[in-house]
Amino acid sequence: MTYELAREAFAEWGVDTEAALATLATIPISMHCWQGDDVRGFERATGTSGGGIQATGNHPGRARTPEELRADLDFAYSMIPGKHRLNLHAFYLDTDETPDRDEIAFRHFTPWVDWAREQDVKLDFNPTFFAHAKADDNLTLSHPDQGIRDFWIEHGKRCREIAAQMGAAQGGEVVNNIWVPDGSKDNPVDRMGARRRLEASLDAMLAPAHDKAHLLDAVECKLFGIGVEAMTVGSHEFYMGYAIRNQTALCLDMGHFHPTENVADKLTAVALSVQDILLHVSRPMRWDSDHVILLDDSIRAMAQEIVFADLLARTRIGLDFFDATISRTAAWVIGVRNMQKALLEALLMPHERLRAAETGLNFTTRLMLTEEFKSLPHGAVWSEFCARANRPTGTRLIGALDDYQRTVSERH
Ligand SMILES: C[C@H](O)[C@H](O)[C@@H](O)C(=O)CO
Ligand SMILES: [Mn+2]
Repeated sequence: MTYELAREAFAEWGVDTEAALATLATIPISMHCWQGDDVRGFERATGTSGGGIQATGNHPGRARTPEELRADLDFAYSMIPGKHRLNLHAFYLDTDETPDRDEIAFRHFTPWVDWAREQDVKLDFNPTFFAHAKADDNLTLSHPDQGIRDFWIEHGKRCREIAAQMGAAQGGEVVNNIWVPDGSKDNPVDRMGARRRLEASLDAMLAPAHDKAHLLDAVECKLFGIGVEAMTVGSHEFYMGYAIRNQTALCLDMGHFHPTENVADKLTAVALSVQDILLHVSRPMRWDSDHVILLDDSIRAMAQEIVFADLLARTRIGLDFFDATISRTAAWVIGVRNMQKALLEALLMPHERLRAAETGLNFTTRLMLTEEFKSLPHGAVWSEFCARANRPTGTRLIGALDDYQRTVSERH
């Protein structure tokens, strides 16, 4: 179907496709660097990610250097309509120096800052509290050893400085997301002690003031990870309270809850108490498996909540998945485009009509509307969005993804 016919089909329901396209063009997605190299980073250390997170698979083409990762990112962005962000982890530093985590500084990231400026991509940042000898106990900021806690507090402080400087360099906010793997494999007897230590370490880390226009701190909870099945110190309740008490952003990772929980439902519930929300959009298949996100009901529900609750300005949308069994560049492209498609579908819904049906307790109409809308030609509107941004769809997209994968598949 052509865009013109689609536009008319939506207009019959009072939906303005041009307004939806204009809004979609303003929504940046923060694409996570760690999909490109299976969460290994560039510290020249051997070993895997640790902290209970693990990419599985051995598809050819993993980026081995910052240059390769940037080339892969350039390609991925060239397949995605709109202007987006890059979510960079601290252990992706790009330098000839070999600083430890408590020694990193802005200068170790200048190639990324320069690249971001050239590509007109905005950066977000994350301290890396895993894949390090001082995290081998699966304890960092809550470690009983004060020396280890101090090491990680210093890492966190330095990351906040780096993020704030990135924000100043790019003339806007950088989200600095704090996730620590801390937890216990078997039932602990002193949960309170661990949580008090985590709180005190976070307080110390977050004490230095930075310009809010350049730095937004976020905290990310988790239910469990491999190796910390009995307790995660930074649970949802812990960080929900922490974010409210300290006015940080709260990160909701869709893989970090009980598998049957509806993470989209949490958005409005937490939005009453926290100002800023960060999403890690992910696909947990039975557990926090971080599969590439599909255009499925969970992603649609999330997009719908953001749009219907008018939370676009307060919600930063980041992605968090890593699949090493498929083309890593294709994984990015598929994931970001699926998030955009879900947002577009939400923007193309007849909001007022649906709200009126609900407020009038007319649940039959509400159900009729949501189900009829599934048959409207969203695909034609999406294709128009891609065409206006000079981005391919369908077989042209698949051809481009395959061609690029062929160019990187010789990497070992
Ligand atoms: C690499 C990320 O920081 C990590 O995936 C974190 O966000 C997470 O979700 C851990 O399970
Ligand atoms: Mn996450």
